[in-house]
Amino acid sequence: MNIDLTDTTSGQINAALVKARRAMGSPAVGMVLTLVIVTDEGSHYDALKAASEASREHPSRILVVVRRPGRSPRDRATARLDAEVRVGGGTGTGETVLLRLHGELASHAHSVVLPLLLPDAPAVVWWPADGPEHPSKDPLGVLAQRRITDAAENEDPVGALALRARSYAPGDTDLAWTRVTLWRSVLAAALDQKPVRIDGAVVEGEEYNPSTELLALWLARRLDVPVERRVSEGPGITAVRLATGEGDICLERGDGSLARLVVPGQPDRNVALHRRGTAELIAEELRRLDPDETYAQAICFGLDRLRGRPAADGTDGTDGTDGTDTVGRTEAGPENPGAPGEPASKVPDGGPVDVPGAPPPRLTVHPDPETLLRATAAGLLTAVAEAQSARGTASLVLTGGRNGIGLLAALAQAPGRSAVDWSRVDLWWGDERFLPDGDPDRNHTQARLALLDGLPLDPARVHPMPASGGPHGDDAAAAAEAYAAELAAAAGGGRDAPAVPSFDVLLLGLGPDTHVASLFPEHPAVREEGRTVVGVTDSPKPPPVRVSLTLPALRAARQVWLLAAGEDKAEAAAGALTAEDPFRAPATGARGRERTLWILDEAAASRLPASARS
Ligand SMILES: O=C1O[C@H](COP(=O)(O)O)[C@@H](O)[C@H](O)[C@H]1O
Repeated sequence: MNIDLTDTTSGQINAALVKARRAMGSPAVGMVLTLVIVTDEGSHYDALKAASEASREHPSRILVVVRRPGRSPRDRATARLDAEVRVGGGTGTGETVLLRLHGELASHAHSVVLPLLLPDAPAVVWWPADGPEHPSKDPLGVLAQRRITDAAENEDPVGALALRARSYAPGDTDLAWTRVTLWRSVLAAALDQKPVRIDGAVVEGEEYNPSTELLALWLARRLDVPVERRVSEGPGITAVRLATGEGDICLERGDGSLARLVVPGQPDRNVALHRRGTAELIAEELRRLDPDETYAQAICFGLDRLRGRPAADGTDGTDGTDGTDTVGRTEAGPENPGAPGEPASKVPDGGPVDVPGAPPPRLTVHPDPETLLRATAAGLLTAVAEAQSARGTASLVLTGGRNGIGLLAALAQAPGRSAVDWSRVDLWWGDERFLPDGDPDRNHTQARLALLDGLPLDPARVHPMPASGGPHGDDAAAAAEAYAAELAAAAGGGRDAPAVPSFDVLLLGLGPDTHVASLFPEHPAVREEGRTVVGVTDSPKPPPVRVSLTLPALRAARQVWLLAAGEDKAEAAAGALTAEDPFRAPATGARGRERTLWILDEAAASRLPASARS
């Protein structure tokens, strides 16, 4: 539904949002954040399109701020606010408000935006083109937990990095850095597999490409070696070469899509390393709202070196005569703060629903989401290594969502990830958004990007749920049946064999409505006892068609780890941890045979009854 308001106020816009929600019959959608986009008339369409796509993963209120100060003194002296309110339709479950601030009002955007922020939800500000000099001091920036700029869109992209370094404050990030994530994860995994001394590195990429600079800075800091920056034709970053005594480790991408990884003594491998669109980058940024220490270290480390770099003045992009620029050797301290120690475990009072044979859940509360993910990643590596030493292999069930994918990203950075033999890990999924293969909203696609593409997995052991448009077409029930058959075959396949393997660790994210996997409150799928996998065709959270393991399948796991971080999960955590009926609160029915761990951060634990935390 669209409502156009001319010469309006923030109060009238809020009223229009409520009216539109009612008209759509969806007054209480669980929106997780407010995304404020500061843009101009010419660019707002693309930015909004990318944000709307990203908000399918993170249902958001999107506020687009277009400033129109006016040219003539008369225009500049007037102040007027026009707004277009859109709910539903192309905005998915989210809502969008396009704000046009005319005249004097253009310099008071914060006073218009503040009353429109979702209460009790984080806010993110994104400047798709010209970010302010000090994002954290900008009047809109101060309203946000996270501030996203894009050096690549600046007239002097490398100079913009120097500016970002000078004004850095926790919560700042830049899409030039987000574009480097996949390179970093593939390189980190290669370095883990081949723990050799690196003597030097070369990073090759297009001229004036800030992502290439950031990758060079990250390597220089991480490896403590001189890093040479070479200019290539692009597109973007084209190669990284790490010199070792046994030959170079090379990651080369000529076409902006498929890369070749060469590690001495190992067979060459093709790695999917495509240049991602803005929607994917924004979705990645919205996944983590805590300060990005690694970005801070990389950008601040390079300040001096960046100063020596040419601006967009037609010079060759180097400080030498051979097309190269050496970034340098780090003075910095430890690269990794290391995994935090085992946090205190607590047992809730009594526990919720009784699942025969399953011990009651144990509760662990971490101070913040970053610590939660880092500690859980460390714990998961230990659990996998233990399973491998006990049984030779380990099986994990992955989940999607903010924490499910955040955990995989944390694993990609975890110092102990080489302790695991990844070729002996079986990967399954607890649920999937039933979309075409490679769709950015699929849990499988996101898992690949966050971690899996950088791991030496055995492809025969990776079991994504079927995608739509494949052999089962659009039939989610048939896809579920096929996955159930795959699980049964892996469990032995005989008549007396169990219906699903005995998963070592099954991961779940707690939805704000207490859903886990794609089992939503009061949905018949929660009551399913006979089947291990079901198709869900009317999911209240988009996309509507999904495939999910059922509660009996989840309960086949030795351990169930359920993650929840953030204030928007507080009510669900309190409700589900003390609930008695899984039909109303599915999370309460997800229990491991040996152990069920509820892993929360302080915000998610903030509404637990005192008895649960004592
Ligand atoms: O849609 C889904 O949501 C749950 C919870 O995700 P979160 O972002 O609220 O943590 C997730 O675990 C599931 O895999 C996913 O499909």
